[in-house]
Amino acid sequence: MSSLAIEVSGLEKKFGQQTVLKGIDLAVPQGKIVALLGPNGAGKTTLINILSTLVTPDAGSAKVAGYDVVRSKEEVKRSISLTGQFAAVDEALSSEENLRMMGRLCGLSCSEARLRASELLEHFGLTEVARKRVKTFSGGMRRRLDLAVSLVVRRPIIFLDEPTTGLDTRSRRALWDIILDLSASGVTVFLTTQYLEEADQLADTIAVISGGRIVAHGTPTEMKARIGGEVVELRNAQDDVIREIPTGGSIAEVKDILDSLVHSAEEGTRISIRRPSLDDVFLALTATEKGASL
Ligand SMILES: Nc1ncnc2c1ncn2[C@@H]1O[C@H](COP(=O)(O)OP(=O)(O)OP(=O)(O)O)[C@@H](O)[C@H]1O
Repeated sequence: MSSLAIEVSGLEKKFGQQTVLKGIDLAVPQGKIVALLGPNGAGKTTLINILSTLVTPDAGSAKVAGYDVVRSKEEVKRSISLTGQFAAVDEALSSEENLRMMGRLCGLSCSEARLRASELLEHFGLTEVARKRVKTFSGGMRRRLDLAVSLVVRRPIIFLDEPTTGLDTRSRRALWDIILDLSASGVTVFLTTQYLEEADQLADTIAVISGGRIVAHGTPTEMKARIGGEVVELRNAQDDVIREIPTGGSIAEVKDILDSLVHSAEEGTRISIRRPSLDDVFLALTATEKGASL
């Protein structure tokens, strides 16, 4: 494998008259976590589907683990794990049975499959519920199982399509720990998310897709630096944010804003000055897309 786990160049995809991807360029080094952010319908799942060989691109090229996703589908499939938004596990079976079944499907012997299932149940905190039917699981337990099932066979690259959508904060954090562990063990993680905080916490780099193109790619810190300096935040007496004023970050500019607020702000208004957040970056980068929302 080259030092790049994923290499995408000029990738295009149309569905009927709709051009979803208009020339995607992206490079992901081995062992890193990259988060793909974009408004609903921006093409995140389409890109994951192309990289995991489920959808064929119309133009451009993509290599995963050094293999071309069109010409070397089997090699790509053997190099990746994929956990989709709606991963397939059999709800009538227990988590242990699902894991053992997947192990057997992936070519493990009976005893290897049993051993791998018990390792994964332990690692994902599911040992106590190993014999319960999956249909009785909470959303968090179910997501952990989805991820465990996709890791039965160890692969160097894992694609996670919105791995924590709909989970509560505790379950989300538990999954983050697992994803960080995977990365620490050398696995490359390519994930899509609707949660900017998730990208901020997990990702080595963030790529923002908008209008069919990658409009920005960099570390969370670089992304925040792109949109400039501190934001002056105004809160009312109930501590609700009532206004956010972006600044260039210079003392003079912040002073001018504060001076003007001395006269115009309502009684009881409090101010704070904060670094720009990824929300600010995301909104600035995708602002041109009418109707787009996270
Ligand atoms: N198989 C398909 N046939 C026709 N149109 C499709 C197909 N797959 C995706 N699309 C369209 O392509 C666009 C991008 O969809 P995609 O699911 O890749 O976006 P997304 O960024 O993952 O969105 P979300 O955040 O809502 O999951 C959408 O307008 C969708 O309707």
